[in-house]
Amino acid sequence: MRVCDRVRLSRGPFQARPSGFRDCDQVGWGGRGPAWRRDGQREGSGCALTPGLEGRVGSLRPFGSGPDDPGGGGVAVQRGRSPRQLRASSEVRRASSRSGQSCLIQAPAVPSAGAQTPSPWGRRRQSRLPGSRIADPGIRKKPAMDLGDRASSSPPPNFRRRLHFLRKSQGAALSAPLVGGEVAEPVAREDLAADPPRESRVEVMDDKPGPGPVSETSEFLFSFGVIADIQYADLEDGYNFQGNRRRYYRHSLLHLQGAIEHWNTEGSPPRCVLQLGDIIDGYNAQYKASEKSLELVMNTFQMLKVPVHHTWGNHEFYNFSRNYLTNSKLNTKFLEDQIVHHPETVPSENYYAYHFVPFPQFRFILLDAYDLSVLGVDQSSAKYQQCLKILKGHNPNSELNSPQGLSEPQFVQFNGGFSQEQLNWLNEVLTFSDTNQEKVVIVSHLPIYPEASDSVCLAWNYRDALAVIWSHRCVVCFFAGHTHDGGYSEDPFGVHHVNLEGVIETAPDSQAFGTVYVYSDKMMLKGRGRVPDRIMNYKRENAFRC
Ligand SMILES: Nc1ccn([C@@H]2O[C@H](COP(=O)(O)OP(=O)(O)OC[C@H](O)CO)[C@@H](O)[C@H]2O)c(=O)n1
Repeated sequence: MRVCDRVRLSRGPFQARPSGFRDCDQVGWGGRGPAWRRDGQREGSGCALTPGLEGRVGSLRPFGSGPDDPGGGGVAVQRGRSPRQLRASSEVRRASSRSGQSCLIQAPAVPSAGAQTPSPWGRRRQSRLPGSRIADPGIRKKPAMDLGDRASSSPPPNFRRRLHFLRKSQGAALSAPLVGGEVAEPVAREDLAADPPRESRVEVMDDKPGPGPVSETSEFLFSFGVIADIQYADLEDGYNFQGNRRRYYRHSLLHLQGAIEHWNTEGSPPRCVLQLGDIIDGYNAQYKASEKSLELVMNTFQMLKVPVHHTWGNHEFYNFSRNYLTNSKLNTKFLEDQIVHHPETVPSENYYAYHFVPFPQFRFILLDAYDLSVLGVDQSSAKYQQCLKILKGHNPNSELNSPQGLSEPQFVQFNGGFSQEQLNWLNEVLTFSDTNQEKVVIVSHLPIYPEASDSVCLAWNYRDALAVIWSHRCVVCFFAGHTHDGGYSEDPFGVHHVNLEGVIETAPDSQAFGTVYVYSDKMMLKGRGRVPDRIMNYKRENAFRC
């Protein structure tokens, strides 16, 4: 076997963005997964990807479903792509080598979510805490619902929960340092509400260091709002499962109102707002308040003067079935933009995903991270059985919400994954965007990049989503929620991963939302309250130089 042009980065710490990719037909990565040889065989272990599906990228068997697939993790892409796909995509994906032989390249290893150390998630609270007595300036006072194990007026032990990305000891682990995270330089203060950062101006932020001057060549184009994990419930304050983060169930609606008022009064209104999922808390279901709470939050969103795109998270499925959501106001697929003469870019009805163009040459893609999930699915359905098999294949715990002892801690019941069908569709849309030199923003409830998250709060098959995204040059950033603590990292291909701080765990005297100002050469997230500012430059071209 001859393996040519391999950039092997998977067995050691990440050192630098790879360069010199040449003549290759495959992109894969390390992690614990295998590399592809040119004879189509894998070396290494744990790959979930299947080569050779015509016209498909990143074709995979469901995790652990194949006889030779221990469900370990690493993924490789992508044999058998159509000529059109190959033409339209970046140089790194050219089909044939100069020598006429296909050859292998291995992209930067994906940081693994796996942890060899015990997970703090294993800590269950031992005792039930007393009911809350905290006065909340929320919508109204009402006897609290019984929050059971999670409600408390007593502050929990103040231990840190923030899970850092944990390195694996056996080769998989790479731990790419945070290459991005360009938190802006401190500058003077000024309220941006009246006017976005314009070119050639020293801009100032209202509540934290801002992104600083915008260059002469940087042209402001448009903006959009982002908000995550509102998780409203008409409940007294409580705590998260670990008992270390306070949850402000009622106040979350006031936070939303504040965000909407802000967006409505921006001098240059945002084109749209992206709601990143978990709009109401699962406790609503327990108290049969799901519809009422959703109505209250949706009525609040009615005040917004621009369109809102709703993503679905785990708490949507605690409250509603997928069928209900499809027919609800949380389905904003009617806002999609279709691409004429490109039927391959039309999403299937089997998942909740679509794309739209808020501004010429900028395409936004909303993904369904619970496309593969045991949540919201009829337990008698084949899909439920399939998803349960995947989950149990990676999580032997009797409590499927517990990541205790898992090498892939993201395989918990409150996470989900992307079907191959959805990933194929994503690949088609990104292929179109590459061809048409569009910039792409992707949103999903679940994060997909471990460096920007903790090791648990990731999509089951986050590697597969990354494989597709990394095989295109058009993606600028990926917005997600779910983690509540927030996070950011720029991956080795220059994609900015932003996990937004959750509204639900934001104290009444703070805020948690942001506005992204889009320029000709960058996007600038102006965070409010505990959401940090970020500068996200477009620099993907460099990552694909062959
Ligand atoms: N180890 C765990 C963790 C959670 N659960 C249960 O799973 C459900 C979802 O948990 P919850 O914390 O409410 O989920 P969020 O989406 O709000 O937050 C995600 C991350 O936690 C943020 O850091 C719920 O029923 C929990 O009780 C569990 O059983 N075991």
